[in-house]
Amino acid sequence: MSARDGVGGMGTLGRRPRFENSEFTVRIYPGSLAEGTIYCPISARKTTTAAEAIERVIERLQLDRTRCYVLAEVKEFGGEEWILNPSDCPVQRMMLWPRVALEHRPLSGGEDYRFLLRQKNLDGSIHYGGSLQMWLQVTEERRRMVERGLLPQPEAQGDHADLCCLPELNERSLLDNLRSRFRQEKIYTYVGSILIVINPFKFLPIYNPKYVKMYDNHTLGDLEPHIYAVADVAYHAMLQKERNQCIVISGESGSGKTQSTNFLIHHLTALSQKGFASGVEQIILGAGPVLEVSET
Ligand SMILES: Nc1ncnc2c1ncn2[C@@H]1O[C@H](COP(=O)(O)OP(=O)(O)OP(=O)(O)O)[C@@H](O)[C@H]1O
Repeated sequence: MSARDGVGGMGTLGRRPRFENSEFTVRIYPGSLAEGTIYCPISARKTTTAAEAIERVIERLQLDRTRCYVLAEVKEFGGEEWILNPSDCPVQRMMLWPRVALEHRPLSGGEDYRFLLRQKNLDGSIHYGGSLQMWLQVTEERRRMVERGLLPQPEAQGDHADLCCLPELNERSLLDNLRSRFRQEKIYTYVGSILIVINPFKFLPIYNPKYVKMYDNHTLGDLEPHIYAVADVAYHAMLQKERNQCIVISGESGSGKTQSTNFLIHHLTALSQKGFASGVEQIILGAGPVLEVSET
């Protein structure tokens, strides 16, 4: 983003009242919606809405007007995408970004602040473009080939996604299996329908919308163990049986219970809203600290 009315560089962004009438350049990345275009710069004011910004991108890139588009904000590479409401103002979101991001300088630790243009499907879900569709297809195809014996079982790599499948069950084989998986950044392992999580204490790019979609409506154990799979099973069991479901999270202090709860809630709200942005997730997460205080 850059101010274009001579107000100054990024260093003056803190003085907000002066920017009421300023024009900013917002970069919007269309991805596969406009092959060959890395980003589309558009002019916007503090009060320009996402709907108006999208309209300008459609105009500039001559996109198909019969489709419905949304803006998504990302803050880290491969991370979660926050869908903006049509009335949200992208410039106001950008004012919360760190200065280096506004100056388009490289960020550290996987951070990557930008706006993506996404297509919304008729059912309200977000269309993630050909690459994801293809990736899901390949994953599904590989699973079928493994089932038919045309490809080796993943266990051939030396670890078991479910400890119940260990050929020899003792403390050593169990810990070796968990260690071997953890070294491959596979922090989740099943024991039947129980999920073991080993806290990685670092960001892993396995909680983005691609994963939400991948684990949607799958039987537990079909795919690589994941907290989203547990949330998904509970969600669909609730719909089918029309009964409350309960997920018990236990572990010692600092093991990642709060973080896991956040991932569960994220997946559940994503499933129930199918890509619609809403404050429900934030409201539920906001209740967490209050509940924790009343527990202690
Ligand atoms: N899945 C994860 N991926 C990355 N980091 C994680 C994950 N789970 C936990 N962490 C890291 O571990 C830290 C501690 O996790 P968390 O606060 O969830 O633990 P807790 O079990 O709720 O602790 P307490 O019982 O003391 O409240 C987090 O701040 C985060 O940095």
